[in-house]
Amino acid sequence: MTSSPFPAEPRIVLIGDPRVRAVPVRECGEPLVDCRGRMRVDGRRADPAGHFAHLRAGVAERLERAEKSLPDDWRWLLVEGYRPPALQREIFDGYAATLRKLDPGADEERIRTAASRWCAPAETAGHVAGAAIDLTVCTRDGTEIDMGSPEAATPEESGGACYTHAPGLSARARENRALMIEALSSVGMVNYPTEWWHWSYGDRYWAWSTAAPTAVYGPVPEP
Ligand SMILES: C[C@@H](N)C(=O)N[C@H](C)C(=O)O
Repeated sequence: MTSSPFPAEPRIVLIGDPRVRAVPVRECGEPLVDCRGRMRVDGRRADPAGHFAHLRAGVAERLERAEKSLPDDWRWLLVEGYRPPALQREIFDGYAATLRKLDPGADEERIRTAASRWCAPAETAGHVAGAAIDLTVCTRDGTEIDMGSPEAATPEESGGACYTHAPGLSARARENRALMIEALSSVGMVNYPTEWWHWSYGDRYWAWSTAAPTAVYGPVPEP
């Protein structure tokens, strides 16, 4: 048997897992709201329509509450919220193609599983539901806080440091992640453990993680 260049972490349930896909959605109909003007929004993945800055109203409100429990000088830096389904598919397919080149002998099942360490298949993606946010933290003057890897770095690019509880992080980065985790967990949000910056509320991954009977936010077609 050949060893995989994409080692599995057996304690982590991936976002493409059949158990996550099987979670039913009871859509609550809450609107997407624009977070610009409410919180700091970073333009690095901005799209012309401004979809990236939108989140379900209840998620935006949770982030505002969580921000109050950060250290005094810290602010959220929102990078990407709502993502139209077509964009989600494009990102997933692009990453899967990268992994195929790294492991040309891998079967499609292995590639899909490995890809879902860093990108969700559109069916279960929290971003497509406006329920997930990629975010980091900066000081009031806009300086980004050290989180131990760049936001959105893949497992390959970051040598695994993107995993929220990765071994080998500096004490400072571990502490900074702990403060982020405490603030976001206190408002009921859940983290995707392969990405320290990815948090959600109300989507299928949230429902799976919290044993909620249903997700409350399902996919939203591009407005
Ligand atoms: C692509 C990456 N930044 C991301 O958003 N990953 C999560 C898991 C997703 O695609 O929902």
